Amino acid sequence: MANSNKSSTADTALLQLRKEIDAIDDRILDLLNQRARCAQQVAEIKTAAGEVDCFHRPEREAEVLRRIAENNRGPLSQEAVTRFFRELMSECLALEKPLAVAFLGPQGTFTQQAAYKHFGHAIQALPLPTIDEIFRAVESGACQYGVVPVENSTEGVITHTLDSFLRSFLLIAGEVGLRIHHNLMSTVSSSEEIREVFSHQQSLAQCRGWLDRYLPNVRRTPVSSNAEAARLAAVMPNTAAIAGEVAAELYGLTILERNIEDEPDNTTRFLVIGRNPVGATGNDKTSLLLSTRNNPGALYAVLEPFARHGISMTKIESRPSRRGTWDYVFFIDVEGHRDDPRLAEALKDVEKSVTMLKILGSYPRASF
Ligand SMILES: C=C(O[C@@H]1C=C(C(=O)O)C=C[C@H]1O)C(=O)O
Repeated sequence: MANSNKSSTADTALLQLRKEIDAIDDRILDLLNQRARCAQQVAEIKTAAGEVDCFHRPEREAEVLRRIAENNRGPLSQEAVTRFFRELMSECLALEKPLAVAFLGPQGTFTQQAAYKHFGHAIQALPLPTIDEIFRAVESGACQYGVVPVENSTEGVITHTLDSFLRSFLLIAGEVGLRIHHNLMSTVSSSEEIREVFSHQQSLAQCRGWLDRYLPNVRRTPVSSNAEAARLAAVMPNTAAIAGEVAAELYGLTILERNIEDEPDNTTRFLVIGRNPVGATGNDKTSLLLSTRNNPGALYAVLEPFARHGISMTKIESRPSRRGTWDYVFFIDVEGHRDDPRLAEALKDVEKSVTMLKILGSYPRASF
């Protein structure tokens, strides 16, 4: 008797809460559409001002996300509210025209995951087989943006991406950080049946320790992407792939072992490339490409102005120039926007001591 009383009280409370939730959902729905109508009006104003190619404003979106994170009182996490609002902006923008975003394909790659994380899911995501083709698709205007991997916390820079900036006029419009989990996947059910394992060279390297230990006699074959590895493992008997979870789903493979990456906080950074400069948000980064002659103290002369103007450097990479006339090229990331007075002053001084300075872009820092 007591029990049934208790359960009927719980039932009433549940019913009441569900009613409340329905009422809240109706209000949210109204507000979502109200917001979408505002965004449509913004697009009308932009069209009237002659902007037809791209309504997307990375600096404005970063500001929206930052404001939301600042105002969030929980219990939802910052990451959760950021995800909601990212998707909301993505859908609002797509009402006009979905953004065309090229990524390193095929379907199921981490780069695709990074593209969705940055732009939301209401985009037209175009898989392309090489980094060069992504640059070309954005340069030609076939896509508004491209997403390419640039560095991994375990394995270092993806040199091909950096080298592409040497010859391209494209600008960096954003960055995305993604925690990378690798999984061993196959059509076979036991790892003893595996004779060969496919993956992108970077991923094989990121799982080297695990492979040495658990699959020491299995041949490792590098292929063009993790998704390609999954595709091959699905059709070739007694093989496996190392790839992300999405690839296993896409190609119908069974995950035999999860999280086999050697470094527990294995992260990859991706760059968003576009044709237009991005305005300042107050929390930006600037990427530079410069070359110096091979003189003693040449690099010191480059870096000194940053120190003098109090600019923090977050990365420096040197690469062969491939152009003969320059001995070295450096890829440097600093904090701040090129329009921030302090950074602008520092860049003016840097320019005096280099043989070439190209600002690859100022863009909002990745939020999560
Ligand atoms: C609405 C605008 O256009 C786009 C949509 C945004 C949004 O939904 O909040 C933000 C920036 C732009 O990408 C705008 O410029 O404010």
